[in-house]
Amino acid sequence: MDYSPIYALAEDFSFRDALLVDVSLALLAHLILNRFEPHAIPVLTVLLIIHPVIATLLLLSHVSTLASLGIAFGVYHATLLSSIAFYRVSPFHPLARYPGPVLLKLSSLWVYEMGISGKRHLVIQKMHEQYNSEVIRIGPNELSFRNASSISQIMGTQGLPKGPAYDGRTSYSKIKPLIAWRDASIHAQRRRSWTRGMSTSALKEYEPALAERITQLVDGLLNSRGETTDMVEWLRFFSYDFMGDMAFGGVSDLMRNGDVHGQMRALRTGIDSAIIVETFPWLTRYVASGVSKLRASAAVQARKRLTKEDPRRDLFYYLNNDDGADPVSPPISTVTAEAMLVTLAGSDTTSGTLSSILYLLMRHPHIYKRLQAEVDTFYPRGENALGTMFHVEMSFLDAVINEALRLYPVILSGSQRATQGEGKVVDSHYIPPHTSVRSHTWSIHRDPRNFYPSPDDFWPERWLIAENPSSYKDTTFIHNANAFIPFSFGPSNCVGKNLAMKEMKMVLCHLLQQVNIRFAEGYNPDTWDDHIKDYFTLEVGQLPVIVTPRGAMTEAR
Ligand code: HEM
Repeated sequence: MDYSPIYALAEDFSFRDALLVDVSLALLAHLILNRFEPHAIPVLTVLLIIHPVIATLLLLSHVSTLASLGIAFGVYHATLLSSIAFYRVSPFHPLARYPGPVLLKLSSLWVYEMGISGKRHLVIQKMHEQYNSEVIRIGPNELSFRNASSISQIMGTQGLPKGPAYDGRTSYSKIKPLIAWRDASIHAQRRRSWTRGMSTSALKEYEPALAERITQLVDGLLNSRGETTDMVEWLRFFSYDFMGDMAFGGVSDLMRNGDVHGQMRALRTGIDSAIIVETFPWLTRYVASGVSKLRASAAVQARKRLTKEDPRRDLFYYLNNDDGADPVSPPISTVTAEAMLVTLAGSDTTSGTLSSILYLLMRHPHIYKRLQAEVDTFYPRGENALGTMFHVEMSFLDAVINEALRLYPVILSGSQRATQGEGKVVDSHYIPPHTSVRSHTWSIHRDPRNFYPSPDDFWPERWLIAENPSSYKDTTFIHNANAFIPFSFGPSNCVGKNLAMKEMKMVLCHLLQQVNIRFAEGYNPDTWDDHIKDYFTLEVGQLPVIVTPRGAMTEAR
């Protein structure tokens, strides 16, 4: 190839001029990246490769080809990175007024490092305390709020749409499940069929399948014959099996067969990759996310269900508009997109919470005994504890579940929201355009300004006192119901809340009526918190237990 025209042009540029062009192009690239956040590969190719190639050509007449390449690319990318870094920590950045660690302001790599440790919830809580600030900067472009009053302003009807993390969760696909719709009006429209599928009458129809699975769970636990067994695994298998029954009329039997088809492994991979997807959502445009395998297998199950001749009234009956409530039925692709959401949102959340509840009960034997006594009052031995009619009267059961959800909320660091083209003021704090924000659930739930005394302790009694505050004489009592958001808040809150509560109550009543559970020998309950991880959803460790039939051995300790 004849390079002479290029050499001729390059000769007009001194070495210094060529470097100036290189630096200017890098600064221009920063401006473009900052203003438009482009993700298209051709644009990124121009900004990251073509620009320094231009500078390389201008340097060719001064140094060798290799040296030109090295100098041009080195100077270009060093300038670009320094410019980005300087801007992010400088007083010119729109989030400059908010305190936070320099490394988190500098780069998402440190945000990722904080997330992958699994301890993001604790780090953010500590940072709020350290900076003594209601609002802190937890990323180059993200804020965390710890005041309860932020909740409705950020997540309520007049709040903000979902943040960019939700795009990553579906790899920017145009066909999304309910949770991933960032557009509030599409989300509201899509939520209608979910709401029908979670109505009181629909839940009543799911009860027989639920009762069958709970019986299978308890029988399976009893079959362990006093040997150590992992309660977390049992509960994961149970909730996964039941979600399949409830949503698509039965697809798995993990409790009987174990994870032979690898569904649970795929689910865990999906959950473990949540942090990378959340921190670098744009990456999922180019690389398959950890949930893609799970998504594909859920879609296959969903499609099978949709072709059934005479399906029973499961959740898909409503999502597919088989009830004819909407004038137009959604395309099959839209319905199958919900399949993975059911699996992710419905199974691990419930099993994680049930695991926390059982851990806390075993840790606090007097509370365990009190709950078992309540169960015995409403469902004495010989009565069917899978009936739901007494749930409304079981105030201690409610208190135990709420208290566990307060201490171990499944979305520990809160759901991400984001401003778009316009900023927003939340409690006199200005959030600039294109900024992600969270109300930090973990900090809010454990804040003594919201729950006092003993905000870090398992004290179900507080929920009963809250109903009748004059019964508490000891010290100051604070119970801020608005600060309790285990099912999130506003138009995107958990649509499955009533199902989850029913499921957990049925499990606990049947389990506590039928069996005694204690920590297995050698298990150190102090390690429970060490294994809690914030991988967007709550990840718990193992819970080795001994299960014995009630009456056969000692009562719950
Ligand atoms: C203890 C159990 C559960 C807890 C603590 C829980 C909590 C939550 C939370 C905090 C959110 C908001 C997530 C976000 O904004 O990113 C959510 C959303 C959701 N949950 Fe649950 N959940 C539970 C069980 C269930 C169950 C059993 C289902 C049934 C399938 C379900 C279905 C959903 C769906 C579909 C959404 C998305 C709602 C929307 O975007 O409008 N959840 N859940």
